[in-house]
Amino acid sequence: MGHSVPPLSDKSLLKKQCYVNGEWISAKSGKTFEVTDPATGEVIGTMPECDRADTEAAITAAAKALPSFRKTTGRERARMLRKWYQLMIDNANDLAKLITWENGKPLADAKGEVTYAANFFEWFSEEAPRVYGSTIPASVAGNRVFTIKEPVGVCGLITPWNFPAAMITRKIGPALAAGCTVVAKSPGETPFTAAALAELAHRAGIPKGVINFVTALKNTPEVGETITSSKTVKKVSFTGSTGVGKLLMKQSADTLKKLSFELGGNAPFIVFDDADMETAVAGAIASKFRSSGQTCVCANRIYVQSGIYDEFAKVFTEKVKGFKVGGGYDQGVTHGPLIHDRAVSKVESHVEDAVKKGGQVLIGGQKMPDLGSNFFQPTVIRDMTASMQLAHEETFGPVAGLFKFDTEADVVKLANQADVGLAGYFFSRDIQRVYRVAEALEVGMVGVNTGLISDPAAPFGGVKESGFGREGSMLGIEEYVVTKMVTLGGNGQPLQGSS
Ligand SMILES: NC(=O)c1ccc[n+]([C@@H]2O[C@H](COP(=O)([O-])OP(=O)(O)OC[C@H]3O[C@@H](n4cnc5c(N)ncnc54)[C@H](O)[C@@H]3O)[C@@H](O)[C@H]2O)c1
Ligand SMILES: O=CCCC(=O)O
Repeated sequence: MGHSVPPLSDKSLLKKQCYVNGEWISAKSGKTFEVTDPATGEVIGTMPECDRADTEAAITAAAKALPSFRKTTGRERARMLRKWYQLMIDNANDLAKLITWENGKPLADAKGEVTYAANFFEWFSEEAPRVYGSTIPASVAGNRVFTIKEPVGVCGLITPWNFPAAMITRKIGPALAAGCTVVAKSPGETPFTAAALAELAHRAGIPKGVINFVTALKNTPEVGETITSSKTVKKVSFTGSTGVGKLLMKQSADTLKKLSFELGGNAPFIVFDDADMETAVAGAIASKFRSSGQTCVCANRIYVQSGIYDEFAKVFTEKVKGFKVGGGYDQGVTHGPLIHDRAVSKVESHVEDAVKKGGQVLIGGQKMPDLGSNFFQPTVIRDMTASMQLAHEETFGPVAGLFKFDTEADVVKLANQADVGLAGYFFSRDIQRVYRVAEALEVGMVGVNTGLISDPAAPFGGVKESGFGREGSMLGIEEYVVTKMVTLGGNGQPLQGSS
């Protein structure tokens, strides 16, 4: 197989415990779970299987740290985040090795993720000193009204495995910038990257109790329930599937928490006859096959207008032929394994269903047992129809389904038929169509003539059952503050001494 794991330059970044109240600890029960390399199936190591008691201890630590941390100035918090950012950049190679090890993505992609992730700390270090309130002209004579923005309090953060670093920094960055303290539940599949981030936070001098990481695999629902039902936790931010998002929202209802949910997508990717073919194919490759199709903003339904459908299918398939699938550390590998066997089964079932209903496989379509049990060939299927599973469900894998359409009105209707609305993409050189279609798509983010839209400066989030709240950008910090209004009465008296 030729897959060997390069050693870390700084071995102390591989932590196998939770980080709570500034200390590395095991679960009180002593239980652990195994984390495996998705490329080889080999065990990387174990992590504590935290339960309710461990999670409550982390919440208590965050609550204890809150009163002094919220009093720090924005400028002080900016310096902490900046230091953490710099430590991520300084240790980027080791962080990337950890990401590849537990997530499987090729090392070059993992390095890209580290930069992307660190940039959220840089961005929010710049936002921290700029959390402005406002002064408001009162309706009542003699009153003066102003607002201040205060940290919401202890935050519970739950993130997925597909971006083991970036999904965490995108939440912790604004939380700390706002003056909140956090309990983060790192993904069971990829806890080591999170632990390395905690180690770097420690080195950056983030005060004890401000960030706390708990880990769990089997106990994940128990940890989630403890966070969502806690009266101490005032905010939950979750990135993951729509199903789990709905559950967490129900669990949070009794304590009426502030919530942000970045949930599943089913992105339409539309190529109009007037698109530049090369740009559209490059955009589709980038959007569909990023992280082997395992991102929430990956193109899921590729709609191509009838006049260029055959040509697009041909050029797109040629590009896919150039991919090299393999272990993430291996030279020249462009695409790694899927995260686990459940992901492979879902991909397989989408392909089988499409073929059964008349889809024609142009390339791929099979598992790759010679490489390992989690590998699946990058796949292109043409003649897709609305009755197929892939049309309704996010594949979250390397399968590109090509649908043919005739008119702009038809394709917008098809695109909007999904219950979810995270990202949508289209390619066109007609400026009026650009405005028309961008406005008509029921999604939170639109890529026009590009397949890559992720940027710490741009608001990330969805509509419909893709959730609510925005991450990154000038909006990200709003999710972690509450506005307090102050009315000061008895003003408007004449100056003392005036007659
Ligand atoms: N919108 C976004 O920004 C975004 C980003 C990444 C992934 N996703 C979505 O996530 C899905 C893929 O990831 P997944 O299969 O790991 O999702 P998932 O919802 O199963 O898991 C996501 C995270 O939630 C945790 N989790 C699972 N059940 C839980 C529970 N009962 N209580 C508390 N935590 C729980 C998991 O451990 C993991 O850390 C896709 O639908 C994808 O679109 C969305
Ligand atoms: O998978 C979800 C997040 C992807 C991104 O931030 O680009």
